[in-house]
Amino acid sequence: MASLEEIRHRLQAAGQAHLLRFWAELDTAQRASLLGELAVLDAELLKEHCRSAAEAYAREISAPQRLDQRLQPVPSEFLGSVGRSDKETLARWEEEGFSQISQNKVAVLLLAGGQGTRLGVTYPKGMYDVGLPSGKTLYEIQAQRIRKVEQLAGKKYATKVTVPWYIMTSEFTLGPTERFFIEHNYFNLDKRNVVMFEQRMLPAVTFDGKAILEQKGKLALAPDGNGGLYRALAENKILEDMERRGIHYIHVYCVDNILVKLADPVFIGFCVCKGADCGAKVVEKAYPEEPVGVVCQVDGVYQVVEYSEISPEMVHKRGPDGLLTYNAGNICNHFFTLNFLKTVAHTLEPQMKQHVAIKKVPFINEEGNLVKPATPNGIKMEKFVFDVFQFSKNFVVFEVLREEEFSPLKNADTAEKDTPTTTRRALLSQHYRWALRAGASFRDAAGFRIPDKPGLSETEDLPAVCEISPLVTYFGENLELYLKGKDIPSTFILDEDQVNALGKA
Ligand SMILES: CC(=O)N[C@H]1[C@@H](OP(=O)(O)OP(=O)(O)OC[C@H]2O[C@@H](n3ccc(=O)[nH]c3=O)[C@H](O)[C@@H]2O)O[C@H](CO)[C@@H](O)[C@@H]1O
Repeated sequence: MASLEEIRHRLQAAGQAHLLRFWAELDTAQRASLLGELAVLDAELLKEHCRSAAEAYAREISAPQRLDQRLQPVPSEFLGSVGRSDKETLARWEEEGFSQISQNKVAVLLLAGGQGTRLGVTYPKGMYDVGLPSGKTLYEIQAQRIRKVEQLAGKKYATKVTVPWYIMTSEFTLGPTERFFIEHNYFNLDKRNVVMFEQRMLPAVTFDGKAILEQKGKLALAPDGNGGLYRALAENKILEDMERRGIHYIHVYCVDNILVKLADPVFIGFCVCKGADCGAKVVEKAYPEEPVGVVCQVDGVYQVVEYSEISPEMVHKRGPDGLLTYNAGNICNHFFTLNFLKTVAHTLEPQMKQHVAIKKVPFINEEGNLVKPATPNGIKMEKFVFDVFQFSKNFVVFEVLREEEFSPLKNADTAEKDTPTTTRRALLSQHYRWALRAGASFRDAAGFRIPDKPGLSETEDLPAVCEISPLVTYFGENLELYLKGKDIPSTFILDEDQVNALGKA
């Protein structure tokens, strides 16, 4: 590791000498830890990072960008849709997806480096239990969906199937995520097929371009955004690991959507059939102002545009069919070929846009006291995972049904939307619909039949509580085998044990 003198010299050259201001007060362990943090920061890059953060901030406050004149919606020939496709087409895409999965060519990649600040927990979001009857966490649900899709593909093609699970973590989430997986025996997945790696951390910077100390011997660091993925894939040799396993297609997704279909055969099949190198799953926006990014074209190039970047007129604009013109809500579910990821990670990544987040960053002041600022004082720079759409040679968009595939956990229960309550309800109402469709009927505690309500509105109470394990069904298939003509109590958990019991009844 570089010596103190070398590092002091480098920091001076980068205009960041203040980072060693409290050196004399640090004990041996604190000194070693600070030197460790500073040693991995290249001085030139640090200088450049601080300069561009300050510049980007100045641009942001002087002229917020409006993209109105440069926007175009996704052309219909590049837009596939579950809702608007016939059964045969959907079956063909699904078959293609299963075929690729059965050849062990498909991997899933979870973005799990975020801090879950809005949810207000100190541990990784994937460890959250939204209060399902089974008590399953998001990680457990995801692991079981992987096992199920492997089983389904394996059964169809009479072969042994592996869908490797790559998990991108950050300094905040790696340790607890690893421990959680070990404690839960990797949810019965083969641990050799669960590959965790870490994204980089970047210093938070003041408005005049100085890296911030959050303790006398510690920089304020934050993960470099979910677009840090591409750098992390190269730095951690993940692309080589994929290559070695014969992976061709990667389904990348974010941690908090309780309805996520891992390695979704329909989505994979659609993208493969279209010859896409890059694809995005979207849902119709629920209402014009919904705070989701929208997939569209800017100056002819695909990108996700945030709600704040377009005017209210554009947000509300509708086509002749009455639908919102900019309607393709990004749900952070992406398809990439391995070749595309290689090109991005090895060549194009430096061209990705840097986004500026202006935050309240606790800091150590001149006198050495910790200050928790009441107003924003710092800049965090992030890259976004979708900012690679511009590099795609054949980009496609796939629209799915929100009630079946998208219910994210973003906020604590004090908020109205995207909370533990709304995600739990979304999953349980899906399972209730599946159970009715399979021919089950529900009884209350006194044994009375509960009337069926197949078309529930978002606010109505669920008539019955039914949770179905992903190990029993991936997306509602084959449930007639266990539920047709059955009277089941509310609350009911259909898991593998229950399936055996019903089978024997
Ligand atoms: C940049 C991005 O993708 N934005 C999308 C994200 O917004 P949103 O603002 O919800 O994005 P989050 O900050 O929650 O991050 C999404 C995912 O990226 C992970 N993460 C985040 C930061 C980081 O440094 N490392 C990391 O791995 C998180 O753990 C999470 O799994 O999901 C919404 C739908 O739910 C979409 O409408 C947004 O367009």
